[in-house]
Amino acid sequence: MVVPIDDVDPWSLVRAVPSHRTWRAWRGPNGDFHLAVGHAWRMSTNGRSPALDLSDLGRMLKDTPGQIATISVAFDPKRTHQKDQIWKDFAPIEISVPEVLFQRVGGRWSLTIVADAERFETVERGAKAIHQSALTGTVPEAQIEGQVEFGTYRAEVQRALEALHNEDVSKIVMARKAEFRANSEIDHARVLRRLDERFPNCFVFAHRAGGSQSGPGAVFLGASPERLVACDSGTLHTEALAGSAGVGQSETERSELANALMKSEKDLREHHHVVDYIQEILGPITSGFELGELGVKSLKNVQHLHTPIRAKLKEGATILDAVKVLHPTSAVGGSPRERALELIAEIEGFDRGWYAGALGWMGLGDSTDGELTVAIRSAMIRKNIAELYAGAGIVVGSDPVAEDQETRVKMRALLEALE
Ligand SMILES: C=C(O[C@H]1C=CC=C(C(=O)O)[C@@H]1O)C(=O)O
Repeated sequence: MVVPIDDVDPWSLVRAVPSHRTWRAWRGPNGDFHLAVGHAWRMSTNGRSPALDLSDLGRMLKDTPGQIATISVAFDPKRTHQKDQIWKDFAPIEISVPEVLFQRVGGRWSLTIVADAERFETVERGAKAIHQSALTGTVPEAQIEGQVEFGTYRAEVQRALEALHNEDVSKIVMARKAEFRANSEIDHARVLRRLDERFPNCFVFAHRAGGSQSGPGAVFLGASPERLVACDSGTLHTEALAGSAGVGQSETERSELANALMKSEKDLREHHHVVDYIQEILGPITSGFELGELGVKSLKNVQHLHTPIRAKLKEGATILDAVKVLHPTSAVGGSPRERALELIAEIEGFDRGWYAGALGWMGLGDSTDGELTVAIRSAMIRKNIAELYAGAGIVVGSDPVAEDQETRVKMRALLEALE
């Protein structure tokens, strides 16, 4: 059942979901928003069961009732969830058709409910209560204070550089984790509202898992500039995003840094690795590969080299086929992919979990559309603690001090939204 509903503030809606329920929220750069609550249908791996085949699932899901399915794939589903308890409620792969779906598409709000006859009334009542409470509720503005602990990074970059010299790898993306400890509980809706305002051209995403009657579960959230893939009436859109620079103190400095980035040999080399890799990997499922113009994607705190890419999805292929081949891209893993993933697991002292994973949605029924982001610039929030993640592409010539700085700058976006 799909019904139009009154316009509502998306983050008040997120805040109004009862604390024992799981939800997934998404705001795309085009302004479309969805909040998916609960599961009418769910498929997930727990890390021990054999990997789900995304291609098979894509085809199976076509006949499932509902508007969309939400998709969540950890950075490295085969290896994740071994070191950190923090990811225990976030399955390495999860695909879900929500029981309740609030959507704002092209500025119009609607509510979709997928439930069998027995549950329908209860679910509908719950959905209307969320909407009603959001219409009258507010998201708090109060600032919070806290301390951040960045942890080590330069030694890990050094180890990656040694591997680049000694082995047959040309790029490894090294990530770090920082801990922000606030003096009071962190309000996820407030953080999301701030990310939404500060990063209009990014994907803002959040997922709450593992809630129970005794308290809410952790929330994984972020604002990512990177689109993994979008499908729009059979056309596949993706992009290469790698190679970074700061923004300086003024508009002039911002454009000087962007110009220098367009000429930086190290950054161009890193960027071209990503472009080549995407072209090679998309071959079997697409035709008519087209590279857009290389440019700079300029965000509030950082700028990146950016190349848009377009291709035609071959007959019968779905967005999940594209996720299967593209993820994890060399902008977050490295190249060659498998060896880079092994080295990341060896060198980084933590589980990436869903950081740098693939998060998004796909249309059901006749729709072949969908979109996923690469979940970078993200954090896991539980009570008053936020674990923040950021990484940088390491290639021959990378400087550990500069990479340390770059990852701190990337984390600033979230820190500013948290405080
Ligand atoms: C891995 C991250 O960024 C990637 C995306 C864009 C630019 C990157 C870079 O310049 O290193 C990274 O490859 C991150 O932000 O955690």
